[in-house]
Amino acid sequence: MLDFHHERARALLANATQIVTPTEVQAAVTSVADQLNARFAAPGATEFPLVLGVMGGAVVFTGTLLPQLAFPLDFDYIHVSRYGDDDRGGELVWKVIPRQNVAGRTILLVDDILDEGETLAHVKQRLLDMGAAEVMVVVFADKDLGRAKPITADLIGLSLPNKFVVGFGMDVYGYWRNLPGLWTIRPEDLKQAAPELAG
Ligand SMILES: O=P(O)(O)OC[C@H]1O[C@H](OP(=O)(O)OP(=O)(O)O)[C@H](O)[C@@H]1O
Ligand code: HPA
Repeated sequence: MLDFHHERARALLANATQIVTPTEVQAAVTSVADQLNARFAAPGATEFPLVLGVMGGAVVFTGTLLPQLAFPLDFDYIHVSRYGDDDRGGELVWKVIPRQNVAGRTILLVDDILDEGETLAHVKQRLLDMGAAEVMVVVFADKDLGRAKPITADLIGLSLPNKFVVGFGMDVYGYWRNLPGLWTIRPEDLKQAAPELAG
């Protein structure tokens, strides 16, 4: 079974194309950090935001971003999944719900990718319903779908084409979150061969 996963992961990557280099990834994270520091680390700034990582995809972005933030902050995480081990979004499943510590706080909601926007729209609304004072949506990547989404990110590291992407926290069937750059998976290698991702 483990041999199967090893071989499948390698085969997916063998056919993949790198679209963003590790250097470009790091530059995008630094640009997000700079913009956050411009507000929260400005002279006289007194806010104490709660950084909330959306696990699991946000793990790499959050871990890279945090040491570049130059202001006092709190950190916590939530865990929600809409894709599971699939390449298409489905029903949103909560695995770890927000704690009551979100009430009254300025929240930096950090995720790897805003794709159709369903996940972050739902999470942001839940946080506001729980009494969050402000929810700032911070994503490493925003996928250009060419159509309106239910939410817009406040800060974006990179814009991506409408293709299935892996790396820097993003997975295909659970594989390759660990890649330091971003790669697109060939549409014909996706389980549900998706014509709209083929362009
Ligand atoms: O904008 P959307 O179309 O809703 O998709 C974006 C979400 O999809 C991914 O999570 P996924 O459900 O794959 O779980 P994961 O974080 O464990 O990878 C990603 O981390 C975002 O949270
Ligand atoms: O393109 C993607 N890749 C990996 N995970 C994702 N979750 C939403 N979109 C994507």
